[in-house]
Amino acid sequence: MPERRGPGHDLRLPPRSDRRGDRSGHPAARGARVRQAHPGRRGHRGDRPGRTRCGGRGGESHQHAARDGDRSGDGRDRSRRGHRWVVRPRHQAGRSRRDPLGPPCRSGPAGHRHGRGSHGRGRRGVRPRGGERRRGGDRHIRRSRGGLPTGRAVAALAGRSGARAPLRPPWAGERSVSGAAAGDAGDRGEDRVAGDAGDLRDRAAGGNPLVAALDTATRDRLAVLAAELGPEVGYLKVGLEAFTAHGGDAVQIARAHAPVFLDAKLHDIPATVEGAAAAASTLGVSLLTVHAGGGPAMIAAAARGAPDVRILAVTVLTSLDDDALAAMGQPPAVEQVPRLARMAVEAGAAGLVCAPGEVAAVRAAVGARPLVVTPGIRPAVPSAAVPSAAVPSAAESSAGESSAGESSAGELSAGELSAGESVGGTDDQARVGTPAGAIAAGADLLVVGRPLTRDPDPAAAARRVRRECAEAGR
Ligand SMILES: O=C(O)c1cc(=O)[nH]c(=O)n1[C@@H]1O[C@H](COP(=O)(O)O)[C@@H](O)[C@H]1O
Repeated sequence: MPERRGPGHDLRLPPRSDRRGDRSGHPAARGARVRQAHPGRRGHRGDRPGRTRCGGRGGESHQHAARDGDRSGDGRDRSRRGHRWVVRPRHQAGRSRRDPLGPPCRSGPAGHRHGRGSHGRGRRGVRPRGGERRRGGDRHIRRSRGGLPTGRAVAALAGRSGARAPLRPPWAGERSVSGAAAGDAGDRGEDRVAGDAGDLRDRAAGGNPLVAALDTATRDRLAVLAAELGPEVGYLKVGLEAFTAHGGDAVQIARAHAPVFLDAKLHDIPATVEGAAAAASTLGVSLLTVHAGGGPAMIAAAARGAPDVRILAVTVLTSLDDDALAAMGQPPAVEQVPRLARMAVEAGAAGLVCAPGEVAAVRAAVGARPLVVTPGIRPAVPSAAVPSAAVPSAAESSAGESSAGESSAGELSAGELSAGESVGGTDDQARVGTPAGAIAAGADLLVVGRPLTRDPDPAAAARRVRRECAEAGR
C-alpha cells in the first residue's frame, strides 16, 4: 500500500478497489480526498458517529462519512484494518447537502465549508450513511423552519465567501407554516423517520395534493408555468423534457416557486443511479423518481445516494395498457404493480408512483406510511362537451372503492374519455382516473400535466382540480 507521511500523522491511500467514487480505478479519485482517521488525536471525534471533523489547511486530518460517491455499495466496507477511508467526491466540493447552494470555503481545502478557523471545530451535520442522524446539522448557519438559511445567515454566507447568496425561494417564507414546511419535509431526513404518516403527508405537500408537471423544453415557458402554477400546487414537477434541456437550471427555475419533484425516472445499474441521485440531491429537490423495474439494489442505491431526498419508485408507466405489457412479456398492471410497490418500499423507496386505479391496491400492499403518487389524472371538469356517462361526478368518484382487478368509480378507461370531448382527453395515457377518485382511493399526490399546462389559464385549471380533490376530502 502506498504510504505518504504528513506532518505528525499518517496519510495513506487505500487499495484502489476501496476508493470511494472511483469506479474506473482512478479519475474520480483525483477529485476526492482520502484520509485516514486519527482516533487518538486530541480533540478528534473520529470515534463519534454522526460527527465529522476537518482541519482548515492541507495536511490536516479530515474525517468524513463516506456517502455520495461511494460506489462500493457496501457500507460495511468503511472500516478496514482499523482505518476509516474517507472520501469527498468532486461533485460535492464546496457544497453542503443541507445548503446545496452554499459557497465553498476559501481558507480550507476544496470541499470543506466550515466557516471556522483552520483548527476549529469542523463542519458538522454530514451524516455517515447508515449511521446516526443528527438534528440541526450546520448549526452555525441559522435556518428557517423550512430548512433554508435565514436571511441573516444567507447574508453572512455571502459576505464570508464573496459568492452569490443562495436564492431563498419565495414559497419558503410566504406560505403558511405547513406550506413552508413543504420543502422542509423533503429536505430533512429526520422527518421521514419521526413524523407519523398523515403528518408527513400534509407537510410534504403543504396540505396541497396537487403536483403540476412542467413538461416543456422551452425555458421561458417553464418559467411562466412555474410562476403561474407554483402558488397553486404542492410541488412543481421538473421532468425529462425540462431537465434534459436545462439541467439544474430547470430545477432552480421551478424551485423559486414551489418545492421541486424531479422526475428523472432513473433506471440504470446501482452505482450509476446512486451517483445520479447524489447529484440530484445537491440541486435541492424534494422528491426524485426511479423506475421500480431497476430492482431492489438500484432503489437502495438511490436512497443511499440521496438520503435527504424522498425516492419515489415508478411501478408501471400509466401509458402502458395490458396489451402493451403482454407484448413485453409482462403480466397485467394490476398483478405487477402491488408486487413492485412492496419490493420498492422494502428496498428503501419513500413512495410509489402508480395509476389511479391501482392506488387502493398499492396502499393495501405497502400500508399507510409510503407516499402514493398518481399521474394519469384527467379532471372530471363539468363541461357540457363531456358526456356525463363518460366522466363521473366528483361525488360519484369519491364514493368508489378501488382494488386490484376492478376499477374504482373514479377510474376512467381511455376509451370512455376519448369517446367524449373531454378536457384534453387522455392523450397518451392508458390507465387514467379522476382527481376525486384517486384521492378517495388513498393517493397522497396527484400529478397533473397537460390538463393544466394546455389550459389558457393554468392557475384556474389547477384551482378546479383542487376543488375536485376537496370534494373527496383533500
Ligand atoms: O413519474 C411520473 O410522474 C409519471 C409516471 C407515470 O407512470 N406516468 C406519467 O404520466 N408520469 C408523468 O406524469 C405526467 C403526466 O402528464 P399528463 O398526462 O400531461 O397529465 C408526465 O409528466 C409524466 O412524465
